[in-house]
Amino acid sequence: MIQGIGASAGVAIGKAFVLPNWEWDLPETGIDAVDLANEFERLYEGIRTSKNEIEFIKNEFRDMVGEEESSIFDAHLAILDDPVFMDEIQGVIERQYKAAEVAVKEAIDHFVTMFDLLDDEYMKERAMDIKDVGNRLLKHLLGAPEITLPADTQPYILVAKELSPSQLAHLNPSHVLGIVTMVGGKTSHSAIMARALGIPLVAGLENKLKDPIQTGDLLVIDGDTGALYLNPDDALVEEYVRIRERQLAKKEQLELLAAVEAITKDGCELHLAANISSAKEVESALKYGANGVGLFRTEFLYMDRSTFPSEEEQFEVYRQVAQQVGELGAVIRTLDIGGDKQLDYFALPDEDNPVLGYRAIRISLDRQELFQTQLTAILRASAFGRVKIMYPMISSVDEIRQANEVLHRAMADLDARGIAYDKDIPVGIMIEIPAAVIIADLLAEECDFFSIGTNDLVQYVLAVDRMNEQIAHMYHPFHPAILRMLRTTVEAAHRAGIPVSVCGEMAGDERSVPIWLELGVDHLSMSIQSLLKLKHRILNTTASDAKRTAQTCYQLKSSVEIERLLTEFAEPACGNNESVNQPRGEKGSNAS
Ligand SMILES: C=C(OP(=O)(O)O)C(=O)O
Repeated sequence: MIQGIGASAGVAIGKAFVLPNWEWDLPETGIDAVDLANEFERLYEGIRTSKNEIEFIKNEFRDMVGEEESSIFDAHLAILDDPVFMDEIQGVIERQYKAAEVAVKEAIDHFVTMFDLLDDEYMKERAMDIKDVGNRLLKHLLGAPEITLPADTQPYILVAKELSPSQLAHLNPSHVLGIVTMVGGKTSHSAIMARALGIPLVAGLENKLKDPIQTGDLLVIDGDTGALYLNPDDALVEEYVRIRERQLAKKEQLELLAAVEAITKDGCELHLAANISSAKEVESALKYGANGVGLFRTEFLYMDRSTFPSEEEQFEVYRQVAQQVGELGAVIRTLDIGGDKQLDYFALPDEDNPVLGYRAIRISLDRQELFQTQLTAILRASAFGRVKIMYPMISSVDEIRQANEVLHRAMADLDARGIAYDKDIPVGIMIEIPAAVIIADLLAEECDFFSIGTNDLVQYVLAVDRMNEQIAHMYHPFHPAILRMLRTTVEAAHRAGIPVSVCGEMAGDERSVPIWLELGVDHLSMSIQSLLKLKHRILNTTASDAKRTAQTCYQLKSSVEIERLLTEFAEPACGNNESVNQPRGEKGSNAS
């Protein structure tokens, strides 16, 4: 057994197909000063072609796994626009009279070496992105063919030194049983993509193999534990066949839970909804048993294009969502750009602190014509299914009032045009800024519901940038301050008689279930992948025990202690008689 890093769960058993490394024959001769313009033109043409290709791959991948995972390719497009990367390439051409492909290769090597030297996993992974984009550019400059994967052979386990997101996007999941890479870890873009595709991945095997894996070798890999077996004996293969069968059976049983309500052993129900970023995702959300859409992140509608979407374009998308969810309902959040979400065509200012800057509702209230267009489109969709409007990043009562003024203008406009909409459309707000928690009682009087955005709330309460890997260990959803903020918000909402949901990552974390039960939150909205696992956890939980555990958490002083207690509660060490297939609480039952 060779121990690697389990980067995407599941067992795979099959023959290896070893992917050759990207190797380039670079021109050895330099260029003349007179060729400079030509060399730059070749470089720019290569960049244009590479960008088109990345856009194409991104769209294909988005259709396969959804909007969020495909945004990995935005990072690739950004590299081709990065002035530092481009200056490095242009500098080598201009000052050293080297051919464009040589300059690109030197720039790749320069940045990859620089990032690799940093003792930082995150930067090493970003080096992989630079290599991926750089190799694509090189391929176009050299007119080299793409390294392709066998499509017509038996399914195989793909083995590569490293696998770029572009290569992964081209994989046919029905041909690839699993993936083994020598470098990389859990946080690489390739690992994120493998998880989205449901392909087991063991990474980080460099220097651990005595002999390199050859095409045709028999492999067993375990993406949960990171184990790899090279040409194992029959007994081990049989054992892993059984493990794989058990995993598949568990997955199938989990899928049966789609039609079951999320009710604890002692009859407490939690309503689970889905977070989506495109209309296409509604189908799988409903397939996995979501009680509607608890958060539609509309910003993705504004990305991948060169102008703002028109009222008609937006209406078409919101209408599709509304019609599909019907009475289950969809919460449509108005535009939440800025911070880590940028629009190329909307020149957002360079800011010292973008996450504290011009973003979300602040932009909407500044650019009211854009905001009114979006609200009009959402209102029109409300005639086709139960729709709610949600404003992001609210920090004051005035912001709600100003946003509602724009909403009323949109309503008046629709009245004048004789277009139908839900005149009692519920209007809620995200609670994600500490000030909003502190004045939750005042805000609750101004709106119809709260949704707690724990991703941003944790960032703002703890002053820990949620995108910064270097301080990721400080990003603690189970910090006592967060638990207190959650309680303040839920109590304020309930005192005012309005429902409260949670829609950040924390909602779908199995360890949080005791907290939600104890606080009595009304809805949880989460990524589609989390729905069934969370439901399984709820079905196997006794609410009275969970509530006692949560109360103990509220007595503890340290995030580590709280997290440990919640983890122990979610994963009892032994003697657990959890069953996957719970017949209780079928939809339509009266359990409460
Ligand atoms: C759901 C949230 O919003 P975002 O889209 O910023 O993750 C959140 O902040 O928890």
